[in-house]
Amino acid sequence: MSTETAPTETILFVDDEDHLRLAAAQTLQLDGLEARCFADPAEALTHIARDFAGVLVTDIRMPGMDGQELMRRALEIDPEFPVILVTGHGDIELAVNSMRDGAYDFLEKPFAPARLISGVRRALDKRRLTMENRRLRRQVGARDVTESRLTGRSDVMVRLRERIRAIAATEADVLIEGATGTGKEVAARALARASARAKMPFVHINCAALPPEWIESELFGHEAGAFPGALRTRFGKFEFAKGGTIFLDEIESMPQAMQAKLLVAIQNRTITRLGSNDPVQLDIRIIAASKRNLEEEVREGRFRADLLYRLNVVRLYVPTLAERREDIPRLFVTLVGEAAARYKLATPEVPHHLLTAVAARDWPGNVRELRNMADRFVLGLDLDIAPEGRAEGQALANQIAAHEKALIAASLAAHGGSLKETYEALGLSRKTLYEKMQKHGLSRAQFMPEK
Ligand SMILES: Nc1ncnc2c1ncn2[C@@H]1O[C@H](COP(=O)(O)OP(=O)(O)OP(=O)(O)O)[C@@H](O)[C@H]1O
Repeated sequence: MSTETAPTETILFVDDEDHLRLAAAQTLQLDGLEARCFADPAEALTHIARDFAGVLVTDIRMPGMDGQELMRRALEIDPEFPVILVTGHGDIELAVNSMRDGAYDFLEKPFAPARLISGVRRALDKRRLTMENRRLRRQVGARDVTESRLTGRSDVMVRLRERIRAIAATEADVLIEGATGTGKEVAARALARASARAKMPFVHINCAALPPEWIESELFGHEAGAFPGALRTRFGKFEFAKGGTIFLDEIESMPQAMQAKLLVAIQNRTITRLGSNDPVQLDIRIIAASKRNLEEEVREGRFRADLLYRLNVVRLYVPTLAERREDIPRLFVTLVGEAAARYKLATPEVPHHLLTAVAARDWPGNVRELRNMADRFVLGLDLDIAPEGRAEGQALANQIAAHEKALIAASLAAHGGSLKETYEALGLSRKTLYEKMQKHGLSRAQFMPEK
């Protein structure tokens, strides 16, 4: 039996104007809601934790940390936390942008007490659902995506984790796309672990690694005597995945004849062992991954359109390191720590100039290549990482901008997100650093130490 008691649902209300705080507190309390009001956003932030049961209502325009920054910080602590932003009259564009950035709702000033209550009640309902979902997932042993190895604070990675979390709650089959070494398998495992199938098997099949003549028997199994050498009945990987998840890696390499059989298996949720006529019903979730664009493969006649159509229900894209350059310094430091643990060596400090070079370089092999580099660094091997020339024809300005972004990201990472230390180290004014961070979509929160 569960002994968990329901946590208190508290509304955190942030506004720098005293009379608005007072009015809101009265409105909420009269409606039987528990409200705590703050003039200082930083103070409100200290109350927000993962699994905090309440919601946040904050004014956007405040001196110091504004409402959007407060929201961003809150969503970093818990990406599903409902935030209601209070905007000035006519600030529709700001409100719409904020919704895109993850706000749950917005209230336009001046708002009627009833509007505040209904907005807050809806947000609390949503929060209750999230918490209930998390409790259920914990019961089945599921772990949250934020606990997986799918690290990275760039917008693209934050969004990827959000999508994985949302998709994990469904039973949909998923197609994961991304270049080599980006972490497609890590994403697939995170998805399975965050789903209700967490405690059931996760079966990984690399379609490119199987000889074409074995693939059917590997996937679907065979009966004794199905072919010369088949001495006894053997289960295939699909049957091992029963009740769980099957991960079809490098699906683009699946031979055409097998693609047709796979389509039938996915459509009917049944497999037939080689040499048998009896289909076996299976409850499995299918996650497929491809390094190549499957539409292109279909056009080239290498991949069946009907199979792509069937797999195409939910699509996830895992970005390359080039698309999330700002994650590289922190990721490298993490990988160095992991490598040191693996080799049972002390974790070496990563010198600043190395972080800068690592962040500025191209990584065509993505995280896998970066991981190899971390291994070499820990083992004291030659690193050979002078920044390489970029693809020819790329405008010089783009190269400069990319290097500038990488340099700033590396410096922010080296200084734990401290703006002062960063602008001093880079010899910039505070204003220039701030402008450049805005231009490159960098925020100091991305580089602050994990709590
Ligand atoms: N965000 C991450 N943080 C730490 N390590 C990661 C991350 N993403 C990937 N890795 C590591 O990088 C390596 C490559 O990841 P993975 O095998 O998932 O990539 P992939 O896209 O499936 O590669 P391939 O296309 O070659 O099959 C693995 O060692 C994995 O543990």
